Amino acid sequence: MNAQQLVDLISSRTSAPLKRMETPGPNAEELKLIVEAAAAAPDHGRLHPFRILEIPSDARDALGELFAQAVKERQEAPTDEALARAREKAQRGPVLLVLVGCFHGSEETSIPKYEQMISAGTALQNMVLVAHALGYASRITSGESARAASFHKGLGLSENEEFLCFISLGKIDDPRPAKGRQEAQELLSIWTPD
Ligand SMILES: Cc1cc2nc3c(=O)[nH]c(=O)nc-3n(C[C@H](O)[C@H](O)[C@H](O)COP(=O)(O)O)c2cc1C
Repeated sequence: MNAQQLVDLISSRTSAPLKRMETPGPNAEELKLIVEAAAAAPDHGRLHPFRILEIPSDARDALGELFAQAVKERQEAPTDEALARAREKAQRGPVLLVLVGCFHGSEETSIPKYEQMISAGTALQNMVLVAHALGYASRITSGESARAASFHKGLGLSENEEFLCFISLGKIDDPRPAKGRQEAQELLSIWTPD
């Protein structure tokens, strides 16, 4: 693959609407490749500032309860429809991953948290790109519920860990072209010292 082909592959990745995402998701071997790509993310100080959790199909209902619980904590009397919509979020995507930030504080390292977050972000991009190269669509999601303390606890995250996002992976029939991206010529400017 030459550089132009790589850029074409990167540029052709778009996020898939979850409702149109179908089975199958990546198999175990493909998932291993995707995770291998995450491990290749730039990591200042080798702090390993992220990890990946897979939510298997038999744990989706339990995840749905975490979503419902988070809604109950935010709303005084949520409707049955609202709770059903919350639970449904756990079912999206044949393969569902959680990117977890494992951040080291200033008492442990001089490397700031924002660098560790960037590292996790690059791992995320590596993962969705490899999924795309394998022919899978992806969607990255987060949401208010996933930031709830009960969600954090339910996922079994420790004190220094943070939920960063879900990554849903599956197949999609006709991926839509990307919209609203910046033009390369607008991104790059030349610094001129005073
Ligand atoms: C960490 C993170 C969390 C996101 N959470 C959501 C979300 O909860 N809902 C949503 O619609 N898009 C979310 N997005 C944005 C989409 O996944 C997607 O990247 C965006 O719509 C741009 O589309 P594109 O990837 O096709 O360029 C999130 C993106 C990132 C990086």
